[in-house]
Amino acid sequence: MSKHALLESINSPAELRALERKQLAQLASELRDFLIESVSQTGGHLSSNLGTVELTIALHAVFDTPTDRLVWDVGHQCYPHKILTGRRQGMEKLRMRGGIAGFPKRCESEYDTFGVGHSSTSISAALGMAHAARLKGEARKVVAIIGDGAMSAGMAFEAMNNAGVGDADMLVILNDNEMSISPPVGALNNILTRLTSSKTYNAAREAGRHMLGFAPPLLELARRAEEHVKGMIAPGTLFEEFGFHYYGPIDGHDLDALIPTLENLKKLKGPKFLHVITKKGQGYKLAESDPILYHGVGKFAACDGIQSAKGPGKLTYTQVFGDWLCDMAAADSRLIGITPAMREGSGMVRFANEFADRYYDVGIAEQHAVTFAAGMACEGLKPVVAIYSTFLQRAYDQLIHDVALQNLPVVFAVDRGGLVGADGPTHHGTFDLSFAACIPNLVVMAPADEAECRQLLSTAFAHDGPSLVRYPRGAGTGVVPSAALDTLPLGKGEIRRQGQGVALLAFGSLVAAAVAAGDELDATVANMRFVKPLDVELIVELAGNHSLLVSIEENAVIGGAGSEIERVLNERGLNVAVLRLGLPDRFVDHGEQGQLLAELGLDKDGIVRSVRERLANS
Ligand SMILES: Cc1ncc(C[n+]2csc(CCOP(=O)(O)OP(=O)(O)O)c2C)c(N)n1
Ligand SMILES: CC(=O)[C@@H](O)[C@H](O)COP(=O)(O)O
Ligand SMILES: [Mg+2]
Repeated sequence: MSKHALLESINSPAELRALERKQLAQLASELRDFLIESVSQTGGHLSSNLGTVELTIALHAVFDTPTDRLVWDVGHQCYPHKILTGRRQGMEKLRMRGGIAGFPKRCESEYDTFGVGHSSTSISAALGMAHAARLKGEARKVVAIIGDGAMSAGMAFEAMNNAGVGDADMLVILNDNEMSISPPVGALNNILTRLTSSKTYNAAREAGRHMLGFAPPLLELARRAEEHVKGMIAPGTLFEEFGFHYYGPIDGHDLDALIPTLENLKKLKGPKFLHVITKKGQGYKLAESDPILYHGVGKFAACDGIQSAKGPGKLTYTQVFGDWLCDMAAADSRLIGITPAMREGSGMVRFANEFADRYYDVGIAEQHAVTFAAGMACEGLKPVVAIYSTFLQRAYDQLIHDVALQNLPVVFAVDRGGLVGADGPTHHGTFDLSFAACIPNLVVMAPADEAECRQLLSTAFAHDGPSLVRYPRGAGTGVVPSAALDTLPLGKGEIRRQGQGVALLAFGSLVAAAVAAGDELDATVANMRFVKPLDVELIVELAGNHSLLVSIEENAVIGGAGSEIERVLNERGLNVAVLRLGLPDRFVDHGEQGQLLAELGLDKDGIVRSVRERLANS
């Protein structure tokens, strides 16, 4: 008999709700075991999912999903939810091309009520659903499940501020595991720690254990749970001040606490807030002891855990940035390093250790990170904001209004530029060249390889105004950067290959593919380096001695670098044929980076094919 026999009998929450209560502990055990096994084979997010096993079972046991709505925040912790809602088999192709997504996705399942991936949206979306139900006269419950990290973002407070004054019937569950990806930061964390370590919680845990020592009839249990919960109200909590009825904290791994509590809260009207305490990595010792390492994992052997890479592989762009940041900080005491809760992902662990007094993790607060940097720049410091392209979208007005408009010397080290792969459309950095190129004063750079990445970061740091360097997830060509902090001339590209007839004008991560295509086409290849200011002199020169210019960028074609090339040619009345290659006007699904680029014709063969088709049709 399969070791997951009970789990394998559950293909919908209705089937879960048909189980006897005493079977749910077994279900949790099998689900956790299956999770570890499955994610170790596919990679993905692990420690946060291990923390939501019991919570997810309790939610689907108590609420009539999908009629009642569950809105997950970030959604990286939704694998138990996906497994219990008919996608257990789908987990073998998790985040792979054609497989299920790593985050809730409306088109994937009726149980995925809201598409997420960027944090702190769940309370807003759930509030919208709650008001919609009220306005439409539909009797449904709406629950937002948000982590303590995600709770630190301003959008969560915007939503609470709005929810707290209305009579919307919604439940916010704070999944507090005292972790973001890194250890949590900020005053909210201190508030939560006080709530968690208060006598209230510890007494409740004791009472909970005592109360449930025997198994009284369910109704008695529910009554006592209500008393139990009510007795735990910690008056004056932050959430009460926002107009929510605060309950908890309760043990988020104890089904005998979760289920009666949720049953009771389900009956109460208005905005409610339940604080549950979970452990990130729960039930897998390796993840419990290192929830950061097991936050996002590649494939690994579950019995041995993640093994450190053997020998030095190619440097990733992230590592190039991290090394440059430390070297530049050593050379210039004005440098400040700022991250919105992505210390590990942005390569800042070493900087945080070696330059602790100049390192700021501001929490999941991209808007604040940018304007915080602007304030520092006003005072003569040189802040470097390390931020994923996709998360910079969250701070677009701050980039324009607080930094560029005032022409402040802030460096944006924009990682994950272009297609990121498994995380898919919520995380692809496909718009930054478009949304940055139109901003006055902002210098926009895209290095061709790791060595140039270091040089352009130094160029950005030396620039007396706002600048942005965007580079892709993962490793590049393997070129080893020098140890120098030399810069490159602003707005100057270079010819990488001299050919004839066709000129390929490539930006950043696609220069290597362009050179390979140029070899096959005998085309000229330019590494443009700067999207703004463009190397106009080079463009005019190439237009003068080639019949076709081809722009190539791992960015949306609309409004991208290619559009800028066409604008420059048009303004000068240069009528040379232009072909623009880049990402299409649609969201690109998840899959392996190289596979996606090939499908989109942005690898060597795709570029050759597009050029030949254009020449054949001209
Ligand atoms: C706007 C935004 N910024 C950053 C991230 C990256 N990110 C993903 S999960 C995470 C930490 C979330 O912490 P928490 O909400 O406590 O969830 P946990 O991982 O602890 O379950 C961060 C910073 C994101 N998804 N969205
Ligand atoms: C869920 C989330 O937003 C992060 O964990 C993100 O998946 C990290 O991406 P990288 O793996 O590219 O660092
Ligand atoms: Mg957390």
